[in-house]
Amino acid sequence: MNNMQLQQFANTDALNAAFASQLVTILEQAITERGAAYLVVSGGRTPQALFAKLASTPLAWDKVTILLADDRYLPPDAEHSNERLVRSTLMQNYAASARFISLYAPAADAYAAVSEISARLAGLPTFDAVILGMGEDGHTASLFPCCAELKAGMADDAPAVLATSPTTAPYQRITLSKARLLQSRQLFLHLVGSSKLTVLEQAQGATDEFAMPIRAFLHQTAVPMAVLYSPS
Ligand SMILES: O=C1O[C@H](COP(=O)(O)O)[C@@H](O)[C@H](O)[C@H]1O
Repeated sequence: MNNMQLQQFANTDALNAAFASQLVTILEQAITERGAAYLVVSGGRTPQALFAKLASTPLAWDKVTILLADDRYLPPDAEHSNERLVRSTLMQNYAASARFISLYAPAADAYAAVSEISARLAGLPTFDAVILGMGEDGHTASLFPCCAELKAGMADDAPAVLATSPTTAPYQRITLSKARLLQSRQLFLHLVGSSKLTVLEQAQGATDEFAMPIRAFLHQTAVPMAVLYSPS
């Protein structure tokens, strides 16, 4: 048994409208109840149109803190930086006043940057919403099946932040651990494309979370999880 709910949409316009509405409801409720809201987003191609939709939505964005579930260890102006994507698509228009916590710090490599980045996240409360993506190998955030750091990143007592080096994807990564991502009130998994639905079905059909790290989120029961999917 898990508490995963699948929401299917005809296309990304319908998905993004519904998704933005659900997120805004959660963020408004957090601001009303606690005076601030904490939103964790993922990078990659999938969320780009959602980010534009959110940016055009009125909200007390100055009370919202945004951070990434993971990033490539690249300067924030690099083409493949998730931070660059978030700053140029999500933190625009109404959302320009949101606070952003970067997962980048200049250092010799991602491993050497972890302590400075961890300090930025220390003391953050439970996240109000975490939006995960999923790769076709079942990775989520930068918890890749292939990376040597996977066991550490999936441990219940893992630190909030760690560096990983996937062998099947470019760049060293900075990622939140499974344990820190699960410290949230609501999880979302954002999937576009029929191949991602096939991967979701594979993930649901077995339990080895080291083979497909997304399983750790799909099969847990502590945090409600909504999967929002559209074929294109
Ligand atoms: O490497 C990554 O990939 C996943 C999925 O990306 P997409 O382009 O297929 O949407 C993403 O969730 C993660 O943040 C990113 O670092």
